[in-house]
Amino acid sequence: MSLLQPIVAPSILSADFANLAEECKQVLDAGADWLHVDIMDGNFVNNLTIGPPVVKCLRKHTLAYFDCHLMVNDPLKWVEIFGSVGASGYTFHLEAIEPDPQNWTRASEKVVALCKDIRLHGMKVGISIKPHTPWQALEPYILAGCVDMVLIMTVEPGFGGQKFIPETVSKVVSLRKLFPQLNIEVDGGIAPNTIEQVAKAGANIAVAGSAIFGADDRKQVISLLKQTLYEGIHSLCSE
Ligand SMILES: O=C(CO)[C@@H](O)[C@H](O)COP(=O)(O)O
Ligand SMILES: [Fe+2]
Repeated sequence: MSLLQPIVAPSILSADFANLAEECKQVLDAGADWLHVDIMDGNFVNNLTIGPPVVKCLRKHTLAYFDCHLMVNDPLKWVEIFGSVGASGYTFHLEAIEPDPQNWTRASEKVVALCKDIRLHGMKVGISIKPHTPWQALEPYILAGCVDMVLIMTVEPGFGGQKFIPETVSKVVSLRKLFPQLNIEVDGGIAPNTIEQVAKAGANIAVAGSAIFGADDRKQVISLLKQTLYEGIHSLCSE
């Protein structure tokens, strides 16, 4: 019996920002489990999005899980403020703290300290990797029990609406083989035509921005993504 839950997290980056609270309510009413909040600082990635004031305002409208994805150069700097405005999960990029691939085989003290700080501020810990970072870079932190979730980017971080990179799927397969109960999230280009491959590979959490907010029937897309994740979890359990 698996403890893994299928989770669909619409990325609000593709929502109508002028109508954000209503957009969030609509996808939650349509069956979304989490809201994925992309925070970009214009340095780690070449784009600027939203920050703590928006999270704080949204928190007044919903008790939903805010899955915050920090695409920032200095993730240590923002832990306290995101904890205080109501973020539920704080996922940072390993490359922002440990940019040197030579160091990816052992646990970095800085990363471990950041993970502890996130928990101290009441949030769940996620570590994300870009498409060119090997999955093995995450292993020391999973083994040390530092993370609640890993996020495998299936596009280069920075923008919504990009094309899914199929070469990233093998990382999900490798992680799932080693860690049957790990929460594995995928993000970027996830849509009805790509969900099956990530679900079969072992992802149980799917972020989707343009595929959900751009759909005529958002409820139908959310149910399809969730059902496919569910089937993936159960097919892996029965192997
Ligand atoms: O983190 C990111 C992009 O950097 C994502 O969360 C995107 O916002 C997902 O959008 P789609 O690819 O699903 O449109
Ligand atoms: Fe994201």
